[in-house]
Amino acid sequence: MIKVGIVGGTGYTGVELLRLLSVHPDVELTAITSRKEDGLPVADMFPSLRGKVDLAFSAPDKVDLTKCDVVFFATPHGVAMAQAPALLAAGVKVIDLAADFRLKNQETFEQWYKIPHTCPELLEEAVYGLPELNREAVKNARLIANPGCYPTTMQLGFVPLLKANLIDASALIADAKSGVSGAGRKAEIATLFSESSDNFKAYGVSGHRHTPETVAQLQRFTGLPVNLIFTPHLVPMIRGMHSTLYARLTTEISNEALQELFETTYKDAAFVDVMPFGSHPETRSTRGSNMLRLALHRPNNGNTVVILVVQDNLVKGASGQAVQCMNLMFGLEETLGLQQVALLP
Ligand SMILES: NC(=O)C1=CN([C@@H]2O[C@H](COP(=O)(O)OP(=O)(O)OC[C@H]3O[C@@H](n4cnc5c(N)ncnc54)[C@H](OP(=O)(O)O)[C@@H]3O)[C@@H](O)[C@H]2O)C=CC1
Ligand SMILES: CC(=O)N[C@@H](CCC(=O)OP(=O)(O)O)C(=O)O
Repeated sequence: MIKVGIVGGTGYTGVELLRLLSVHPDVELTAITSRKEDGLPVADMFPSLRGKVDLAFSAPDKVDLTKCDVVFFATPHGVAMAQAPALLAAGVKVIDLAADFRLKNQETFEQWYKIPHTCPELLEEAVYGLPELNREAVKNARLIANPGCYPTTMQLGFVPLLKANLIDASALIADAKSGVSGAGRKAEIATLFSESSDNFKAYGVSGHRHTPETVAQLQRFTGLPVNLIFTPHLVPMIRGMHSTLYARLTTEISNEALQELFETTYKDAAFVDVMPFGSHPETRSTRGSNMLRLALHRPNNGNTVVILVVQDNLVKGASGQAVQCMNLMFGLEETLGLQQVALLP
């Protein structure tokens, strides 16, 4: 059994990790931290976990995480970097759901996250946890930088076209929408029911931290100089993400060949569903599951390809992806504990 610790068990990605890991056949939950809920049985806070999780939350300073085989950080940016060096030195693998290790360039990190990086020496070693594009590196990793939710949709949508040199890498556009759980459980006025329900708005249009993350990774995965316009929106639903990606074709190619490119790229990817050409994937077809679904369109048979991508921001966009990485890091079947079918209606 893999001994698992979770730092930040009371948040949205924390409880999603608990939902997935509490029924994972090869996992033993050994420590779940909360600064505020020290001593409270986890199932008292989350009755959905009654009978599944017997542990109580522990204050972070009361648990010895070095006894774990792997520790997930479901915490705000800056928390994992303070503890990762000691855990790695003790032989514990680390999976950070925040952005501490996503950007290789320390300056870029500090510019976007407005905090100093306290262990830049680990940035090069950290492996970007997007298995579909980085599987071998994930298998051998000690330290995983789990991708942001929007960047997962953008990379899985754009990479096949970029790698095949079919599109103008300097003119990528992503128009993306997230459910409010993407902002986390911490109280924020924008995510209150009375502020976010029956409302729809863009945010971060002049610059969002997922742009540098996505651009850097697209460049790493394809070797091309990439330019991206990314506009996130907040939609009044709890879970779910819908990204509409636009790319300009630079080569003549049939719709059939485009479809085949995506089907071939993802033929071994259990969690990427390439839907029939011209489909309209819905966020609810991924709710609660680790599936990401995408579909290609070619409006007016012109030279713009539109890629529609949907996922559950808390599963493939965060905790499911993290468990997928854990499975690979421990030599398990990649899909273990992640076979949930989306919840409909
Ligand atoms: N929500 C989403 O869809 C996604 C989130 N992420 C990233 O995952 C991380 C967690 O997000 P999310 O679960 O939404 O956030 P939440 O705000 O819902 O939860 C944050 C958790 O971290 C704990 N925490 C806060 N500060 C500290 C600290 N200084 N030391 C230890 N624990 C702390 C909190 O618990 P307590 O206060 O009880 O200690 C809480 O359990 C973030 O970095 C986020 O950016 C990534 C992809 C998608
Ligand atoms: C709706 C909403 O607010 N979403 C978050 C993104 C969540 C995520 O993936 O963020 P991290 O990079 O922080 O891990 C945002 O735009 O800041």
